[in-house]
Amino acid sequence: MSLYAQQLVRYPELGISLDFSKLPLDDAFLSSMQGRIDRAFADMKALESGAIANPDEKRMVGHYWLRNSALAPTPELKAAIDGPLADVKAFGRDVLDGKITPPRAEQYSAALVIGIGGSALGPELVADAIPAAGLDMFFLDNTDPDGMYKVLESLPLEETLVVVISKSGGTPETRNGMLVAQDFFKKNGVEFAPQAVAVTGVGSKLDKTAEAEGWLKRFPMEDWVGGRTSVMSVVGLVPAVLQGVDVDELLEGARLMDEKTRQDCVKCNAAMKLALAWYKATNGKGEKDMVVLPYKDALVLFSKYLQQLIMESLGKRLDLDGNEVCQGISVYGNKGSTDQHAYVQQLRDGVNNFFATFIEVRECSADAVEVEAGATCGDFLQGFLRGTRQALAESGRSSITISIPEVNAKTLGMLIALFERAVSFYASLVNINAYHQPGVEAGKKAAGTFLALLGKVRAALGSTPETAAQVAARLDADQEAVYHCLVHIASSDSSVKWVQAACADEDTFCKA
Ligand SMILES: O=P(O)(O)OC[C@H]1O[C@](O)(CO)[C@@H](O)[C@@H]1O
Repeated sequence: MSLYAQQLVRYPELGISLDFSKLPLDDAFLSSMQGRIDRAFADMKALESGAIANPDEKRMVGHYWLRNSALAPTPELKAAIDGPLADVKAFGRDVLDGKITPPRAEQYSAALVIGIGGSALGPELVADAIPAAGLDMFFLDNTDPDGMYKVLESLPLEETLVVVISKSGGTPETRNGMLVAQDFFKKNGVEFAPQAVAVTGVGSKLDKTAEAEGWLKRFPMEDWVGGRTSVMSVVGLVPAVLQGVDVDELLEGARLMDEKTRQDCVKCNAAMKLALAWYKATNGKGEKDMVVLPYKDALVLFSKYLQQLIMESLGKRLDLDGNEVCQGISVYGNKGSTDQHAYVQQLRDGVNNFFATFIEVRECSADAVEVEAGATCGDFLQGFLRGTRQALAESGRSSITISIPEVNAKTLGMLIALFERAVSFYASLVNINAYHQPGVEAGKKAAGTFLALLGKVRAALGSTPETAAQVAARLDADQEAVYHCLVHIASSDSSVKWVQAACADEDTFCKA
């Protein structure tokens, strides 16, 4: 048997296959991993049965139930999936059919989604990957005011439904986006609340705001769904139905992949094999980066989506026994063959610190034009995929190739589920909690400290030119932090003067 055939996992009924021949998992390696594999299968069974799989936050991990609510461990949990799903679908239908209308226009034509991280990346991926005939989709996924106004100014405001998504309901970037959008609506004479929808945990700050202000609708989010695995919960489904995506297909794709990768047979379990390939490539310690190369424009956001799913899940300082392990796998990527003209040079010839994951989409539409005798654009795309993969292999670079027939809601559901389950398995293989994100809190806290200092520096700034050291001494604060506050204030307030000296320590700042 050829190495290709031997290292291929394929599910013909689903149309998906994974080729590990350029990162082969030989029997010796599989035997050496048997203990970890057994544990990973057992962990997954426990997780899907409702165990507290996120011990730090004492939470169940239920995203696999979202596409098959019969798996939910209690009738209450099942109802918490089926009820909102039916509600989301009815809401989407009513908006698209013009039964739910904006106060000052005949029908909604656009949706503005405000969220960040797991509360934006999934909806953005779906919006970009799946063409659909519903509302035009727009996103605010940051607290950059310039970015926000660029989007807000392009909206047909009276026909725009705003969907604010935050599991915690307290994420500052999302709150800021909401406040800026509210202000923009007001300044343009359009009422915000009747055109606004909240997707958030019950009783969160956002939930309370939406209730108090009488927003059009609130969808509850459950605490057993993590942000980065929430695309098949109300987080992803509300935007998707508004966009006109067939969410049943998305869920079905994921459900089918879950089913295939629930089997204990390693060689026929694509998600377990993917996790094992990550382990082999990175020595189980994240020693190599994962470069994601989808050869299809529609999947350009998939690398970004995987970056959060994988890095926020696997990037952990401690293992489950409390040992310092500093785990993770770095993920980056864009799309082929565009990357061929950007960083593939280094991949082929430079530092060998990565493994590639090619994603092939077999069907090629708009394929009619012969750009060269007997060859179409699609032939070229395939040629570049095969060529790059071969060239990398020849210089000792490993890769995995995942093939799907086309990009649609069902295959996207499959891909997402495949990687979600590989992340779950990999976390067990290396003994970490994939479902918390304690490291993100440190940056959030430090940002809060900086913002508090910024207020003090702003208030302390006088008309006499002072250096950062002088202001810091007056405030009993850190000089470098004060310097950055002063630069920020001077850069956004024309009445503050910043005189740059030869040495930054000697720069002065004052009110003009
Ligand atoms: O949905 P929320 O609570 O606004 O959180 C957004 C994102 O922020 C994080 O908590 C990290 O800061 C992600 O895990 C999450 O997807």
